Order: sequence, then C-alpha cells, then structure tokens
Amino acid sequence: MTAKIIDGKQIAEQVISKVEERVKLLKGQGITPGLTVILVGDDPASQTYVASKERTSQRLGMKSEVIIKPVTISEKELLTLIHQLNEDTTVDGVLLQLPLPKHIDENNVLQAILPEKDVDGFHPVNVGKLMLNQEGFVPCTPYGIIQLLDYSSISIEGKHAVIVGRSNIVGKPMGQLLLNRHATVTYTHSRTQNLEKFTKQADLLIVATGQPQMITKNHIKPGATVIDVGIHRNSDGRLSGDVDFASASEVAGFITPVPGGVGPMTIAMLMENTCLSAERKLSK
Ligand SMILES: Nc1nc(=O)c2c([nH]1)NC[C@@H]1CN(c3ccc(C(=O)N[C@@H](CCC(=O)O)C(=O)O)cc3)C=[N+]21
Repeated sequence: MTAKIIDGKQIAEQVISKVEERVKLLKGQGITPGLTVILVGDDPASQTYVASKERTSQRLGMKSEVIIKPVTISEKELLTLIHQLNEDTTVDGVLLQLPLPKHIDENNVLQAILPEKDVDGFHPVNVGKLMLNQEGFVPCTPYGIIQLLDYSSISIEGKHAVIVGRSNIVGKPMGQLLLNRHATVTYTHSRTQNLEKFTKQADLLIVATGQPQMITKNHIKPGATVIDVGIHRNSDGRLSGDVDFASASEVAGFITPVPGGVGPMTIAMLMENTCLSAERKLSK
C-alpha cells in the first residue's frame, strides 16, 4: 500500500477562506479582529513561525501586531505587558510564543492572559472547558488535526486513537478532543513499555514526541491514518517530522507530510480562534 497524503497546506487555505468571510462580516459591523503576538528573544525557528502568523493575519485584514522583547525581560515586565493587552479593547487575541527563557515561569505568565483572549487555549480555564466539552478556545495544533481528519472524511467516532507524546500543548488536548468526538483514546509516552504494541493497534496515530523519525512502518497497522506533529530542521536545511515518512507511507492509509501537514493548520486555527474571539466580543 502507498498512503494518501493529507495536504495540510490546501486544507489550511480552505479554513482561512472561511475565516476571511467572517472577518469581512465583522468589519462590516465596525470590528477588526486584532491579534498580538509576543516574542521573547531571537530564536530563529520562533521568528519564522511568528512571521508566518503575522503574514496570515495581515492577509485576512486583521489588526496584527508583533511585540519583540529581549531575552533579558523580567517576568514582572512581561506580566505588565500582558495586563496592558488584556485591557486593550482592540486586541482580541494574545499569543505568547513558546518556549520562554528559563527565568520566566511559563505557567504564571500564561495564566495572566485573559481566558477570553487566550487564542492558544493554554489558560487553565480553557483547558478545563475542553475537558468538560464546553466552549472556550481549543489549542490550535490539536484543533487543526481534527480539521485535517474532517476535511479528509476520516471518521473518528469509535476509532482507536493512539497519541504518542503527552505535552500540555499537543498530546493531552489532542486526546481530549478525540475523546469528545467519541474515539477510544490511548496515551503513550517516553516511559511506555513496548510502544509498538500500542501504536500497531491505532486506527488514528498522532505522533507528537519531538523525536526525529522515531515512528516507522513497524509501528503502524496497515491502512492506519498517521498524523505527524513533529518538525525538525536537518543538517542539510530540510524539514522532517517525528515519523519516517518514506517508511510509514508504505503501510499507512493516510499520512501528513512535514512540511505541509500539521504546521499550516496550526496557523489557520489561530486565525479562526482570533476571529471567534472578536465575534464573541460583538455578541456580548
Ligand atoms: N504560544 C505558542 N503557540 C504556538 O502555536 C506555537 C508556539 N507557541 N511555539 C512554537 C510552536 C510551533 N508552531 C508552528 C506553527 C506553524 C508551523 C508551520 O507553518 N510549519 C510549516 C513550515 C514552516 C517552515 O518552513 O519553517 C509546515 O509545517 O509546513 C510550524 C510550527 C506553533 N507553535
């Protein structure tokens, strides 16, 4: 078998076109959705992602702002900035780009962002709402993966979803979202014994470990859907994921590439969340 490739770039464009219509409607009512991204330090990968968020929000006609702070910024100064953005009625979404320098307590600053402006869905209130299947903000990467499955007509209900990786930003919310959609969910991680035993049972295999090329055809049930959340820059400058794409495509039914899979969806869902935030402001 050779897997069908799920085209994340194309699906992201479809999501973005829908958001574009909603932005137009909002603007007709005098509201321009506003996204502010805070970038601390000068990590080149973070700069690339932030630039992409800025470009896309501008293309959609949103008010887009990137605030760059030196790596030496104190936690107190960062909190002051977040408080200012919380008060600013022209800002609908505040995104604090991760990772942060070690001297800043990530949980502490993420909790300072108003839940109503937390378009990343990382605030404990939004985490709790996801767990209760209530409306809040859903983290962009797992939300984007659900869209990839829906747009590809890959069913979730009753399927066995196996998540590899248990981070707060991908693995954990991914499992919760799939559970809300009636999948049977298994979480695996770095201490899981006999990983293949679990991954081989997956109808939907979501890989978010940060370990390059760790999943091969030996981990995959024939015909399974494989979603690769990893992104690594190789020494030759090329990007690849947590899945050995060539090997995995021999047995998978559907597979996401890197680049052009999950990454563009993360950006698209950020746009949707920012638009949603502005719509909620209007209806209040
Ligand atoms: N508060 C916060 N929210 C985030 O959503 C967040 C974050 N911090 N920190 C870093 C990760 C990573 N991330 C990506 C977004 C887009 C691509 C993306 O567009 N990737 C392209 C390729 C990009 C390239 O060429 O480098 C692709 O996969 O096709 C990748 C990674 C968001 N993150």
